[in-house]
Amino acid sequence: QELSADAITQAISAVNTEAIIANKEATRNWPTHGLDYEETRHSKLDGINTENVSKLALAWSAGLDSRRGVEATPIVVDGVMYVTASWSIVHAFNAVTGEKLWEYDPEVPKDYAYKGCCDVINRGVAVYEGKVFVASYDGFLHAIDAATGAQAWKIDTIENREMSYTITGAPRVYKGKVMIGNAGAEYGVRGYITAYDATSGEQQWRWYSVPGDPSKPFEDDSMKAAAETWDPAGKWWEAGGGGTMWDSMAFDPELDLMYVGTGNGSPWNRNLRSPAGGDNLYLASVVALNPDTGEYVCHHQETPGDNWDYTSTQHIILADLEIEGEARKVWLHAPKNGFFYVVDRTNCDFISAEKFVEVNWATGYDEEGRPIEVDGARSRTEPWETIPSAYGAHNWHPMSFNPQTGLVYIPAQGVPLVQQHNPDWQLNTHVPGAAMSNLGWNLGYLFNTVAPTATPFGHLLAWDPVNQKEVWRANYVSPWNGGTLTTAGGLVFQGTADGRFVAYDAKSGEMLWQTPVGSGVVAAPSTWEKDGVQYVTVAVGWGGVYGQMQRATEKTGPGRVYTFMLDGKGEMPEMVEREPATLVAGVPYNPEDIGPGAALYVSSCLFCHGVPGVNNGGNIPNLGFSSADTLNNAAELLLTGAFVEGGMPTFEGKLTEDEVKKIVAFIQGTADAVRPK
Ligand SMILES: O=C(O)c1cc(C(=O)O)c2c(n1)C(=O)C(=O)c1cc(C(=O)O)[nH]c1-2
Ligand SMILES: [Ca+2]
Repeated sequence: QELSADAITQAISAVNTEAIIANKEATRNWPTHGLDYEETRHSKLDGINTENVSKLALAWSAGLDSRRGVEATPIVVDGVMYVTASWSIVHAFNAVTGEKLWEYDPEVPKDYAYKGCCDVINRGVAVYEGKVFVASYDGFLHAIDAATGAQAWKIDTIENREMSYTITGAPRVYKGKVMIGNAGAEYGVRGYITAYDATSGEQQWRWYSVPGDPSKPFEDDSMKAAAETWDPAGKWWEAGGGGTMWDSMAFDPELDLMYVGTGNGSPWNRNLRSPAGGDNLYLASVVALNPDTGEYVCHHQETPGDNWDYTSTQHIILADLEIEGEARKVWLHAPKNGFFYVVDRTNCDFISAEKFVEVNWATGYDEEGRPIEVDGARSRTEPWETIPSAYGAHNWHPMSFNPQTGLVYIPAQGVPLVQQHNPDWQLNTHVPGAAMSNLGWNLGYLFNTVAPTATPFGHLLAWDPVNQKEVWRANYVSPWNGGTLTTAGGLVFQGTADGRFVAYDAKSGEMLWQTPVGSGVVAAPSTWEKDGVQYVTVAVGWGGVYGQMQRATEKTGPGRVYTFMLDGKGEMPEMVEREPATLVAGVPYNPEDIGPGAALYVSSCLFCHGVPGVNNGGNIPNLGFSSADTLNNAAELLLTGAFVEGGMPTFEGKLTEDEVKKIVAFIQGTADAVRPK
């Protein structure tokens, strides 16, 4: 089934995505990140269903030329698929045959990896009236001709390039405007979201989520109100404040409101950021904005005075539910902090919140919607294991809501982590642009001073939002499983950290079908129809903040997109096993260097490479399994940028040869310590 180039051009150019999204019943496409404005990820298609899903088989698969995390939801419009991989590269395919149509490389400088916390990932594109929009890791918004892959325009969204801003999220188009936020709250930035005209690229509005320097005029009343909730003694504006809106949005055309989730504080530690306390608005909140003007309308803050990287950027779903006999327009939210929220989206009034995993920072929420914090949950000078940890009880991996079962399908998890107040933190140690080497300082916490005691877990959680309770779960071998999709065929689809793509009965949780896909999956699948045939597509490629240092399977394929159909005749690619790794041995070092080397390692290496010989290495190598040659030549390799093309920054001017020697001592010393005797 060939698509002529002319047909593609015509089809894509004619598409008014807004009309498709508004007319949901007729949607045979997957036109926007969350499928619809409400971001339900519930498809009305039922050609593939509980009765026949066992016959699901590969239609085609294609490589994405990516060795880092793939987090994109594939967008499909009229038989053309747009999917992004690492380094924000866009791939367009004939969705039925898998034929590659074009590729668009925004040419992100490889040393940009240095400015981001969580892998060089991208969550996908937006499409609108013949254009494809991608926001690149280096902070540009690109408009691409959907038919040819040629650049239409490119705009710099970053107002201060001295700071470590990046973009990982998928843009959304509401009312002819492209909406995009940014990332960087681990490094000291001030979060904002901007709207651009989808045709011209002209900036329409910008809304900041946290106040700036109080000696300057406030941008709007919401910033004035927010400033009252921060202690000026913390000089938060010099550390950025945070609140980055790096992932979720949703839109209600009837109420004419858009919703955006905000991130954590910068630094994490409120004691340092705002010593007198305060809620620090609008951190860790869901905020309703006017989509035409960007004006603040209302908000609900889930973690007042965030202290733990409890971002509320997680996927927002809009739903109409009957609660205590009353029809309510709500948003549903399962942020990092472990509570599931139901909030009235007409006015941001709190309805309910219940823990969906074990939680030790709060016991619940009062009627006003404020958490009842556990005494001593913040500002501890001794190490404390916060549950959930900064990895979140649920991270960016999208959830889905099926109105037929009334259930939300959440990729729930636990990744234990111990944190401790950093008494040496100083604001002025922040060197703009020199992000990674200051990370330990900027967070205001110390890590891994003692080992956590909780056990990591991951499961697919089917949650009843009306009664706020678990209905079923499917357990996995590891945290960090893929986003979910649910369908009118009574199914839930999810990829797993251990390299499978699985279909469940949405009602009962019974596993009905699965296939290996050769790599851990973090992204969410999409489903679509062409010429009366339903397809399911998932992009695989292990990565993200957990996947860059840990893995759950030895199967290690590069990024790949798989499309399945009933009785598909595609040939599954070969599943490649990872080479067994051995702990590095025999590199000479001075044992006295291990202590100082550990501190240097934590601030410069830990976030990507994990603990040497302990984390098993995800898509970024664990240095405890380096070759002795690499460690012996570490100074030369690190200080000359030998690995820059792979995304490893040069540490020239950031570390001295002597400091590298100390880091090597820590790596070899740790490898020796963990080697089985
Ligand atoms: O504060 C931020 O600006 C920010 C940005 C991002 C990002 O853009 O990916 C992540 C986080 N925080 C974060 O806390 C986090 O756990 C996380 C996981 C991932 C990922 O893609 O796997 N990104 C991010
Ligand atoms: Ca964060």
